[in-house]
Amino acid sequence: MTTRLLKLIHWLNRIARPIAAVLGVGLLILIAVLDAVTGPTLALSILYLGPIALIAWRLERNAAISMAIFAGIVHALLNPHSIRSDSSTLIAIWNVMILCAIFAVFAVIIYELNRLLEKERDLARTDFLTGTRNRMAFLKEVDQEILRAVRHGQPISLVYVDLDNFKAINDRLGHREGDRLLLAVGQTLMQTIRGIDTVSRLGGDEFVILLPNADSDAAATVAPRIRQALLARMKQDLWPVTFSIGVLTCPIPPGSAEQLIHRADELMYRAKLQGKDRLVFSVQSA
Ligand SMILES: Nc1nc2c(ncn2[C@@H]2O[C@H](COP(=O)(O)OP(=O)(O)OP(=O)(O)O)[C@@H](O)[C@H]2O)c(=O)[nH]1
Repeated sequence: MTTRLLKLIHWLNRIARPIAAVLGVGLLILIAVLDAVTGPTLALSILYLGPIALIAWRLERNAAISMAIFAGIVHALLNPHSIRSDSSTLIAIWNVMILCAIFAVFAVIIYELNRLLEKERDLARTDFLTGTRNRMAFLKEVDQEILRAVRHGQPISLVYVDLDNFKAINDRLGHREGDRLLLAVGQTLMQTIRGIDTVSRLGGDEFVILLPNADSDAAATVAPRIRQALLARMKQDLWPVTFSIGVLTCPIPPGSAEQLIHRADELMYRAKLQGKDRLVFSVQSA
């Protein structure tokens, strides 16, 4: 049961919003036709919850409420016996409003439930200190990006950033200041990259940036820009920290995220050995 529910949620999350809207309206029309054909003999009001839930899951709150009200009115019009009051039109209107309100509350509950789950998913993907992707989520994304790059014959670049002499900040200014510095690095990286790039703190003072569809020329433009932005941010707070950066470009990506990261890590290490505070580039095929 739980697996089926998870599969349904997974499917719902994957369908595009316009398709969800068309599916929702189409389903509502289908149910309305069924409702009209069966007449008062068969109670079908519960079926209307399907399209309402679909719209509430994938679209905005207002669209969900509108859909709920629309479904309530359609159901009431097709089943006048269920709302008509011989004594007063006002009571009939009240009955329709109650049905619409029940549908609308259901829509809002489904909408909020999805938002809550989305927040939980985001938290599970995020590094608690810097707001960048955590290691697990990053590995998963890189694996997917590798598959995509191989399928489309596109290059992939990875920038591996390690802070120089960060330990001294912790030792001299305290762990809290060290945390503040790491947060500043994460935020600077996120502000510097393109929308399709991904930043992650792999752990400690090590960050990586995935540059999808970036060849060596693109990497040679982006990586120095990243370094300059980081150095400028350090200068702002007078933090005596520099950056050793490995920049790997793979015209044909290796088989896994771990391999890609390991190679970029080696380049970063080379930058450390060469005296820190520098970029080391390499182009490698799978
Ligand atoms: N404030 C803070 N410090 C951390 C965190 N995670 C790891 N560290 C510290 O980061 C430091 C990383 O150690 P090193 O890689 O030797 O630091 P480094 O001084 O930059 O050394 P080089 O890379 O050789 O320049 C250690 O002192 C860790 O305690 C964290 O979340 N917050």
